[in-house]
Parts: sequence; structure tokens; C-alpha cells
Amino acid sequence: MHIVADDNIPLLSEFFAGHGRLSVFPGRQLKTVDLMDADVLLVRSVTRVDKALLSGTPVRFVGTCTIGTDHLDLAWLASAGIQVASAPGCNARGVVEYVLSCLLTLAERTGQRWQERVVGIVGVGQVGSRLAATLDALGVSTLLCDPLRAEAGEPGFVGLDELLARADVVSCHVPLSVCGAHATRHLFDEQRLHSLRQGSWLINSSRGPVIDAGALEQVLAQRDDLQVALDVWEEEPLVSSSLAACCALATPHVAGYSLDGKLRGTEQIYQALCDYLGESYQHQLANLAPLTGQARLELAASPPADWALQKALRCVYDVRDDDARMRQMLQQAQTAPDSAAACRAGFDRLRKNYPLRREAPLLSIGLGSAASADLKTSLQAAGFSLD
Ligand SMILES: NC(=O)C1=CN([C@@H]2O[C@H](COP(=O)(O)OP(=O)(O)OC[C@H]3O[C@@H](n4cnc5c(N)ncnc54)[C@H](O)[C@@H]3O)[C@@H](O)[C@H]2O)C=CC1
Ligand SMILES: O=C(O)C(=O)[C@H](O)COP(=O)(O)O
Repeated sequence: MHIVADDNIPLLSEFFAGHGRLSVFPGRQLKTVDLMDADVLLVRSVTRVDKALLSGTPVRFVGTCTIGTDHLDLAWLASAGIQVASAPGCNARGVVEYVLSCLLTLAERTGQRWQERVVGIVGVGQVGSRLAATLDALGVSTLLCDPLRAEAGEPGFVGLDELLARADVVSCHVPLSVCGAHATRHLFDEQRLHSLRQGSWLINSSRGPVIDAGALEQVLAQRDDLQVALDVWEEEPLVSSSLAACCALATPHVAGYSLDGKLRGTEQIYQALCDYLGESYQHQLANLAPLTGQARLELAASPPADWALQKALRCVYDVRDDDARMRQMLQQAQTAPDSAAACRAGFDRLRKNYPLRREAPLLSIGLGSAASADLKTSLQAAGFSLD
């Protein structure tokens, strides 16, 4: 069997070498000619997989080690009889940590308590429901919008316009879809952006085209009360530097970029391939994953609860670091002879050379015996292990 894979997928040979020959390519550069004797194609989100890429190749199985599937032409793949697998939820925890870090940062900058803001979650699937559970456990009020779940008869959801009218923070976790009653492309158009409450925070870590970037830039030119955090961009890897300049936080599509999330994505696709081939699993992530990046945080005997939670969350992930790297990249790109090409290359470089990031359960926290029950509860709610 010949497996062709994106070179940005970790633990490729550990999981897949036993299945046959493995060839790797930069995901954005993969071409049909590279697949002329391939049986299996493994991608992440940057490879458009459609008839143009696969027609005339022997590929029978496509696995994307990501949550999102908008880069796959699912209808054509089904019609061509090609098996498809994705990795639901693999990096959802990382995205939740990104959103929590945005909340801390925007609160610090605006002098407000994030715990007192009503957080509206648009799209309540793997990411949105984990975010809602974490915020609920931390005592933060949430509003949930998911018309597909609401139409399936599940209680507890509000419509988007009601959410926008009531929420102080709007965090977006929908898949990108371009047709159907609940299409999400430009879900946030000029009118909806204008309807954000005074002083709102808008966070998008779903897909860039969910927000109309041109409209957002216009609205931000008129409203300096809004705080916007964008992890995803309408034309990425090209980023509008004028839009980034209006954003409070700008990051290069790394919300879910914990090592744990990427490794889980690889394992889920390995398991899907084994299932497709009718084979048992020979490898397990727990036996293969590198034991690096675990950390320990010792807190004082009885630290104030807000301070300790903030310190622990910052230890796990600090969005300000990714924002600073992105802004430096954009500034350098502006002075390059071909600034668009420099931006595209810089965006991908930041992602390819992403620093080691582990998730909250990998940070063990030492608490003094006098630590309050409230603090223990909120650290556990945020996903930390205590001893
Ligand atoms: N920035 C990053 O690093 C990452 C981005 N993502 C993006 O986040 C998206 C969401 O991830 P998951 O929660 O795992 O997906 P999911 O498929 O588990 O959940 C998406 C939810 O959105 C709902 N939905 C669909 N259309 C909607 C609409 N018009 N309005 C409101 N809700 C709608 C669905 O019913 C579903 O419950 C992914 O599709 C992916 O594009 C995911 C992981 C990392
Ligand atoms: O899982 C998803 O969906 C994502 O957005 C991934 O974090 C994207 O990662 P890459 O495919 O761009 O490496």
C-alpha cells in the first residue's frame, strides 16, 4: 500500500509505516501527479481534496487529521466511492484554551471581569459544548445558538439574533458551509456585526469566511467599542494586514494547535484506516506520544482564586505570544518586495514551526493545604489536575 501524507502530520511513520510505503509532501503543494500510485491520502486542512486532485488516481481512502472538513469535497468523494474519515473533537480542548486565553487578555486590557460577561456560543458541537461546559463549571453565564440541534428538538438554544442582542462575548464554533438553510459563509455579515452589543467581544476560531472580512473592517472603522480576536482569516494564508491591525488579537489559525490535539488527530485517522481495512489497532497514542512539555506549577499556600486560575491558564497557553509572532510576521511581510507572498509563506512558517504546547491536564498544580475549595473547584473546572 502506498500512503501519501502531509508532512505536517506528527507520528506519521510510527502509526502508518507498518501499512506500507509512506511519502510526505507539504500539504499546500500536493498535486495529482504525486498520487498516481497512491492508495491512501492523509491530509490536514490546507489541502483541497476534490475531483481535480484525485480524478484518475487510485486513492480509495482519504483521512483528514483535523476536525474541519470544508477542504474536502465530500459529495464528490462519496460519488467516487472514496472512503473519508475526519478526526472529530481531536483538538477541541486546545480551542477551548485559546478562547479562555482570549477572555483573560481582553478582560485585562479593558479592565473588566470576564467571569461576569455573558458568553454567546455559536455552534455547539465538539468545541462549543466543551467551551460551554467549562464556562458553566467556572460560573460564567452562557447563551447557546445551534439551529440544527434546536431543530432536532434539543432544548436550551436561542436564535442568533437573540444571542447577539444579549451576549457580551460572541465565540464562533460553526463548520464552514456554503449552502443549505444554515449555511455559515458570511453568517456574520455587516448587519449582524453592527448588531453586536456595545462593548462586545467577538472571537472567531472556526473558519475565516464565517465572518465577512470586508464588512468587519468597515464596522470596526466605525465602532471602536468592539474587541475582536481572529484566529482564522477569509483568505488565509493571506491575511489582510489592515484587518489584523483593527483586531485586538490576531493569530495564524493555531487555536487548536496543541501537540495533544495534533497527535489525537493522527491516532483517530490511523484507527479509521484500520477499521476501513478490517484490521486491529497495533499502535496506541499512549505508547507513542512524546513525554515532553509537561509542567508543574506550585501555587502559594492560599492564593486568591482569580489570580491562581489566571496564572494556571496563562501557563498552559498565552494567546499574546501567538499574537506577537503574527504581528511581527505581518510587519516583515509589508516590507518585502512581494508582500502577499511573504505573508502566505510567513503564515505557514508560524504554523509549521509552532512551539510545543501541551493541554491543561499536562500541567500539574501543587496547591498548599490552605487553598480554598472554590479555587480547587475552578481549577478542576478549567481542566487542571491537582495533587
Ligand atoms: N482554529 C482552529 O484551530 C480550529 C478550528 N476548528 C473549526 O471549528 C469548527 C467547529 O468545530 P467542532 O465544534 O468540533 O465541530 P462540530 O461539527 O462538532 O460542531 C459544529 C456545530 O455547529 C453547528 N452549526 C452548524 N451550522 C450552524 C449555524 N448556522 N449556526 C449555529 N450552529 C451551527 C452544528 O449543528 C454543530 O453542532 C470546525 O468545523 C472547524 O472548522 C476546529 C478545530 C480547530
Ligand atoms: O482541526 C481543524 O479543523 C483545524 O482547524 C486545525 O487546527 C487546522 O490545522 P492544520 O490543518 O491547518 O494543520
